Amino acid sequence: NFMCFENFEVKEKVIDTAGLLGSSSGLAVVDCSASSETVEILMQAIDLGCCVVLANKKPLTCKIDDYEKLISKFRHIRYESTVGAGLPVIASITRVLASGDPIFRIIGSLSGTLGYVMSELEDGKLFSQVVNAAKGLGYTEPDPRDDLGGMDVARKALILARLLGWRINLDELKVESLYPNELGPSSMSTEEFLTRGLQSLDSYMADKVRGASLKGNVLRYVCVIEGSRCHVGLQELPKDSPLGRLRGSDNVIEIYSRCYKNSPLVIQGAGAGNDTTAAGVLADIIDLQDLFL
Ligand SMILES: NC(=O)C1=CN([C@@H]2O[C@H](COP(=O)(O)OP(=O)(O)OC[C@H]3O[C@@H](n4cnc5c(N)ncnc54)[C@H](OP(=O)(O)O)[C@@H]3O)[C@@H](O)[C@H]2O)C=CC1
Ligand SMILES: N[C@@H](CC=O)C(=O)O
Repeated sequence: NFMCFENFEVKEKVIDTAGLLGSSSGLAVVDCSASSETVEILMQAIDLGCCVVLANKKPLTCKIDDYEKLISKFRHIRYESTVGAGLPVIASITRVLASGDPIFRIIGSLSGTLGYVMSELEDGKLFSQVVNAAKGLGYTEPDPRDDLGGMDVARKALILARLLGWRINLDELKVESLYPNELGPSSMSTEEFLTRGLQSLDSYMADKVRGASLKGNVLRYVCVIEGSRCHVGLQELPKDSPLGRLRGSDNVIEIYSRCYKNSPLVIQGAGAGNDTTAAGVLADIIDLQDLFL
């Protein structure tokens, strides 16, 4: 992991070590931060022969030209934990594509935080209470507004769309936020948002959940990648649909391709949390060993 990589001396140390050990030992640089500033140092590390493992989504959601540079040595970079934490989402999609089977639709619930929050709201709990609980359980981003604003899901959607070969940028995605601008990072700190800002949304969210429930529906934050559309937002879905049945921090992703046309390939399970995320990172590191046998 990096230790404050904005610091010039630390950057130099990482690059020196990468230069010394990169090509001879297959040194893996692991980025488990939530920073968008690491992309340059990761590209340098790869150029010096290192491998890169990411739990951090942000380097993969930089501008398309930098993204293409970052993944140009695609066998040297692994990022399974960026989507669905330890669930084998990237690996499965990569295998389907490698077999020549074109994927034409992906739909899923890809936020452990929003899945947990929505299912807890159905049980009558307060929005502010369940968002704070999700943070305590290790599901949220360091600033939970990344989750509630839809940007964390949008990043995952972009990572998947780019894996399918789409040359798009984050600002081309349609993203629905669950909080208004007045509660954004330019108006208040994360702490203020958690203690004060969130409470102002309690009754609005309770009404939304109640409105859906009266129609036999539940709310789920959904990601759709299809045709030329890639969008993420809240949807009202039947309680007994695959997405509607999700509980807690579970993610579900349905992948439609020529082989999985009528009955999609479905991946479901815990999609957030320290254990499963760390397991995904570890599996990536171990997987990279094959390059050096
Ligand atoms: N939690 C989860 O379920 C999942 C998380 N991820 C991803 O993993 C990453 C980490 O998430 P998570 O562990 O939950 O978050 P945490 O806040 O627990 O950890 C983030 C870590 O990164 C460090 N960090 C952040 N910015 C910098 C920086 N500029 N320089 C050095 N260190 C920095 C923080 O240090 P400090 O505390 O000192 O600020 C902290 O140790 C995120 O990118 C997240 O999207 C991916 C899948 C699932
Ligand atoms: N904050 C994310 C963590 C995993 O990417 C989530 O809630 O899904």
